[in-house]
Amino acid sequence: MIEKLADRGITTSSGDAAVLVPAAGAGVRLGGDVPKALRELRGESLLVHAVKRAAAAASVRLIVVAAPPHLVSEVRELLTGVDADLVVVAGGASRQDSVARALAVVPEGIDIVLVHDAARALTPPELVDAVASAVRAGHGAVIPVLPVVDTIKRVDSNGDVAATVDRSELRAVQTPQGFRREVLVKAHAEAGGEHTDDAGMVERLGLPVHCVPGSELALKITRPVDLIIAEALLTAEVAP
Ligand SMILES: Nc1ccn([C@@H]2O[C@H](COP(=O)(O)OP(=O)(O)OP(=O)(O)O)[C@@H](O)[C@H]2O)c(=O)n1
Ligand SMILES: C[C@](O)(CO)[C@H](O)COP(=O)(O)O
Repeated sequence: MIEKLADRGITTSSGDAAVLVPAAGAGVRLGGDVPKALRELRGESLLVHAVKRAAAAASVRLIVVAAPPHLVSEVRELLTGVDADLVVVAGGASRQDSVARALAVVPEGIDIVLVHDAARALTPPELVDAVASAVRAGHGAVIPVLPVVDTIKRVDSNGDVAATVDRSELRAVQTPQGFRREVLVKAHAEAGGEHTDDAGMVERLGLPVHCVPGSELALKITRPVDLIIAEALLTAEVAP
């Protein structure tokens, strides 16, 4: 595990990617006694599941985890067995903050940066590589998306339907989201405001964001039912 990048002089080759893993959230919607990234699925934390799968992607050179600030040492310990170059930093008060803190330690020489929720624990390495490849192919910002399967309505503050939205134009957005490093750095420096994903910050700057097909296995474990679904996917050996 790499503790201090500046002291280590990591060697990189063109096309290598770093994956930033924001994992500092509380997991209020999931509940439980520990932050969500440390909740277990089949005896392993969601964070270890996510990091192992990201590390298995051929394009990944470095993983930076943003941990809950009071648990940085515990998270380092938890990740000791993962075969990857890894850095753990203290996360921030929001996801965006946690990503910014992780981005700040990515060494020069890594031109592609992916941002990937620890909560998307079962994301296949192939999706990580597909996003990195699309960035390598020339897109400044790339997001994996799925079609929306429910009918979507806009509802007003009284609970009344204001409109039915044309879902053919809608997509559910996942992670990893991939960026040319300079695009992500600029977005974090200049977009302002709070955003629920990194691509939103790039959009705010008026820059293009390209979509690639997502994966149902990259579901975000958010509510208790999602943990049950993830367990079932592992049992059925559908997830890697
Ligand atoms: N201050 C924060 C908040 C969120 N995250 C991370 O961002 C990812 C996506 O967030 P989400 O799934 O919404 O997690 P939580 O914020 O923990 O969930 P909740 O809103 O239910 O508390 C998670 O891996 C989470 O750990 C983070 O690194 N730092
Ligand atoms: C980044 C993300 O996973 C893309 O769908 C999502 O926006 C995170 O949202 P949350 O507000 O942290 O749940």
